[in-house]
Order: sequence, then C-alpha cells, then structure tokens
Amino acid sequence: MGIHIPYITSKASPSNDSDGDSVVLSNDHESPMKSVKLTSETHEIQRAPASDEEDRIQIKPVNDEDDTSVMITFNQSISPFIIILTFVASISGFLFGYDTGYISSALISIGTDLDNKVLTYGEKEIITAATSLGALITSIFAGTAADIYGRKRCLMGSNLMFVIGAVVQVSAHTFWQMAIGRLVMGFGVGIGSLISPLFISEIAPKMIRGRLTVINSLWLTGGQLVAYGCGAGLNYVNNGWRILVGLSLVPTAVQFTCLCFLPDTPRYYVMKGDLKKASEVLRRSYTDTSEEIIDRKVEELVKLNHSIPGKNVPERVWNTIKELHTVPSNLRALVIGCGLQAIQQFTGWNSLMYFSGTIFETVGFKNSSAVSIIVSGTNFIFTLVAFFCIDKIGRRTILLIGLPGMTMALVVCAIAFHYLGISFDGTSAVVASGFSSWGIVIIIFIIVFAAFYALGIGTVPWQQSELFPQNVRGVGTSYATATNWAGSLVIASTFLTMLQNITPAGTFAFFAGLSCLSVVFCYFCYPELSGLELEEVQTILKDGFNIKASKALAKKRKQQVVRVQQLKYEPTEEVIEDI
Ligand SMILES: O[C@H]1[C@H](O)[C@@H](O)[C@H](O)[C@@H](O)[C@H]1O
Repeated sequence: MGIHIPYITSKASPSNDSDGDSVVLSNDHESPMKSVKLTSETHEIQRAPASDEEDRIQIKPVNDEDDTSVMITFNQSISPFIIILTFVASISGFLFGYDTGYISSALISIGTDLDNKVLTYGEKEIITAATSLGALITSIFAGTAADIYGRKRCLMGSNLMFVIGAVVQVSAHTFWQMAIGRLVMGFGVGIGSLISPLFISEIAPKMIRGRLTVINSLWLTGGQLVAYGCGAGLNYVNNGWRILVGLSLVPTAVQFTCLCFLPDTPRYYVMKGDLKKASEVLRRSYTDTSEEIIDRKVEELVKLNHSIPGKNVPERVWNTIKELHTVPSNLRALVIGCGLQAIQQFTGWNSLMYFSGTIFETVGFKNSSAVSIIVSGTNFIFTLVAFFCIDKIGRRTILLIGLPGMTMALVVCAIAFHYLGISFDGTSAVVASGFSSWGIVIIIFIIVFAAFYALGIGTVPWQQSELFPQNVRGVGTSYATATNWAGSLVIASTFLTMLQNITPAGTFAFFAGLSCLSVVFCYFCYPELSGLELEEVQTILKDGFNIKASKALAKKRKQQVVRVQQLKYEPTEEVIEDI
C-alpha cells in the first residue's frame, strides 16, 4: 500500500481557552516536518505557539463539517468522477451563457420575421428581459426546491424548461410568442445558474472548490462566446436566428442524458436519509480514501443535517429564512453575496452582452458581430485568468484590481461617446460624426472593460456558496442569485431607454459612478476568503467584516497548504505509523 496521509483535521490544537472550543492559529516559523505531528487519536496539526500577537487569530468552529471535508480533501488528487460531475453540472453554465448570449445577434437577424415588422427598442428590451425575468422567478425558489427534490432533479427540470422555451421560440412568428419562449427558457436559466455552482461546491474537494466553481463561469462565458460565434455565422442565413435558438437543444440533451446516469450530491442523500447512497458517491469521489473516513464523513453530514431546524418542510424553510436574517454572520454573508451580485449587474456588463451588436452598429461598425466576438472572447479569456488567480492571488485582490480598472474604462467610454454625438429615432441610432476614431476608442475600452470585469466581479460573486453555512446555504444563495437576475432584468429592460433618454455618454458615466462606489463597498466589506475553511468564513463574519483578520488568516492557510503538500511527499515516521 502506498504511503499517504489519510486525513488531517484543520483544527489547530486548542490553546488555553476556557471553553475548549476556540482555537488559536498562529504562524509557525519552524520547518513543517518539525511542526506537524500526527497521532492516531487526535489527527490534529500541532502548531507552535504564536509568537507575534498581531498574527493571532481566534477561530471558533461553527460546525464539524469542515473538519471532515478537510480530512477528506487533504492529500487527495481530484478523481475522474469529480471531474465528470463538475463538467456535467457546468453544462448549465454553458446554457446560461449561450441562452443569454445569442439574443444579441438574434435581435439583429430577426429583421421583420416577427409580426412582419422591425422590432422597436421597447420590444427588443422585452424579448431580452423576458429571460432575466424567468430566471429571477425560478432562482427565488430553486434553493429550497434543491433541498426538497434534489440538485440533480432540479437540473433535469431546468433541461425541460430549456427544451420547451427553445421550441416555442423556434416556431415563433409573433413578438409575444417569442417573448414567452424566452421567459420559459429563463425559468431553466434561473434554476441552472443557482444549482450548478451549488452542486459543484458540494462535490468539490475543499482545496480546489474555488477553481472548480470557476469552471462553471468558464463554461458560462464560453457559452456566450459560442453564441456570438454562431450568431455571426448565421447572421446572413435566412431564419438563421431560429437555428441559433435550436442549437441550444444540443447541450440540454447532453446534460439530461448524462444526469440520468449520475448521482446527486452526498449531502442531498444525507438530507433524504439515504446514507448508503451518500457513502457510495463519496467512495467514487475519493478513491484514495479509506472506508473509515468515508463513514466519518457521512456521520458528519448527518450531524450537520440535524442542525437544520423544523419538523416539516415549510417550518424548516421559515426557520432557515429567520436564521438567515437574525444570525449576524449570516446577515453579513447576505450583504456580501447580494452586494456582489448587484454590483456585477449594475455596473453594466450585461448591457454590452445583450446589446453589443446594437451598440457597435451605432458607433458605425458594419461587422458588429465580429466585434462582439472579440468582447465575449475577452470575457472568456480573462475568466480563465481568474481561474488561475482566484485561489492564489485571492478573491478580494482580484476584485480590487478589476473594479477600478472597469471604472477607468467606463469613464473613457463615456467621454468618447460624448464626442461621437449620437441621436435616436425610436428604432435606430444616428451618429452625428459618422464613423470616427472615437468609435475605435469606444471599442478598445469596451474590451478593456470586459477584461477587468471578467477578472473580478464577473467571476467572484458565483463563489457565493462559501459565504453561507450549510443550514442556510440554499436560501442564502437563492437571495444572491435572485439579486443577480433582478439586476440583469433592470439593466436589460432599461438600457436602450437609458441610451435614448440620458445619452450613451450619460449611461456609461452612470455605470462608472456605480463602479466607483463598488470599489468602496468591496474595500470595506469583502474579506479575503481564499483558502479559508467554511467555518472560518463564519467566524470572520461573526462580529464585523474583519478584513484585516481575513487577510492574515488567508495567508496562513496558504502557508499551511504548502506545508501539508511537502508533508505529502516526505512523510515522517509518525505519519507512516499513523497508517
Ligand atoms: O458571471 C456571469 C458572466 O460574467 C456573464 O458574462 C454575464 O453575462 C453574467 O450576467 C454573469 O453572471
């Protein structure tokens, strides 16, 4: 049998605390081999006492879940089974991206196919916003539905909505049929946008949970890119937009078929009392792990499940909502989760996503689809950059790089739009100066905006699951996801009207102002959560946003991971004995 450390808890040795519950973590300056000692009874990392008072951070565990998840995830390489589950769940991300992305090209190529007339700006807004409205409605209930019916069934339900929505649209000859098809498709998008990151966070090994969740965002932005690419290709094809919509059926079918053969998350099975299935999924996920640890993990999940209050479903839901609002750490998590999602939407990115074709036509670009591809391609590439940075550089840092960059780009766009001079006549826009270098400036800075957006605020809010403890996670993430869709709805339904009423320069200046305020919000309210245990997130948020403490703790966690990795390759005597 190969030598490996079966498990290590994250709990540091309790140091002199009266209730025996709180622990003190400290930087240890000794070598990892000296400072880490495993015993078969405690399985704890014994750290050297803190020498530097500033570095001492009080950690009070909230529940046992994370000790267990750390036990299982340390020294675990990711199994093919987890990769398959992640990729299948992420197809929802792809559909989210594709279905919100294709509308930009479709609005241009629809021409007079609906009601035999050109769509007005108002009608374009309704068709675009219908999906956000549908997503808003279902995202409110999706968290609770996932607890009742299971994550997997919810995803399959969303597939059904995608199919109905697509069929209604493909066969549409009237504006209203198209809008209803988009609404039903939105029901699917809302469910998928919440469940997919939740599903991934529940099956992912803790140490790479951030990255695995970003895979969903990668599929999302990739879906938008594919939608733009297909849109450009089908622009001049008769009824090309119908093919564009119809293509969305392919990933839906793939996801549905794969889900038929895959299980739900262990946590869901525990909630349903099916412990056999829970350990079966864990066994397939953590192939290197012993039966004993799998059993302990299930035990932990059972304990956790009991902590959800209430005798029946409505009572549980009500208690959960109460707990979400009355427990200070939960309330702070809610402020951060909803705050970040609101910022993501109200800084205007989706107005570009949805209407970039229209905007680029407005500034004089004939091949507007090609420019849209560059913009969504930038979004995709910088989401990839975020994938590599999110755990290493940290969520807070990439947010605080991204938001000021976005502000700067928006200000430049506002100035360029001002000098370009645009007027509207209801269905089209007229550029006073014709195509000019200001048009180029706008394109360049929209691309810069896309890069900074994708790096930070486009990606980080979807890490929302880590903000909430297990018992309020479903409802908490529902609130945050609903905020996202409410924001998207407001932007989609008002953007073109804003362009007309307060001018493009005014609209971009407005987004720049909001983006600037967002920097302030993140600076004061968003702690660094990379590498932290979920229990530590709760502790950090317990009596404030504790930015300083979070940064110090995140740093310590990274050092700890390095130590454990070294330990993995150079096991000590104690470790071998422990096996
Ligand atoms: O994170 C995603 C991504 O940034 C998309 O590009 C955007 O359209 C979505 O609204 C957002 O939630």
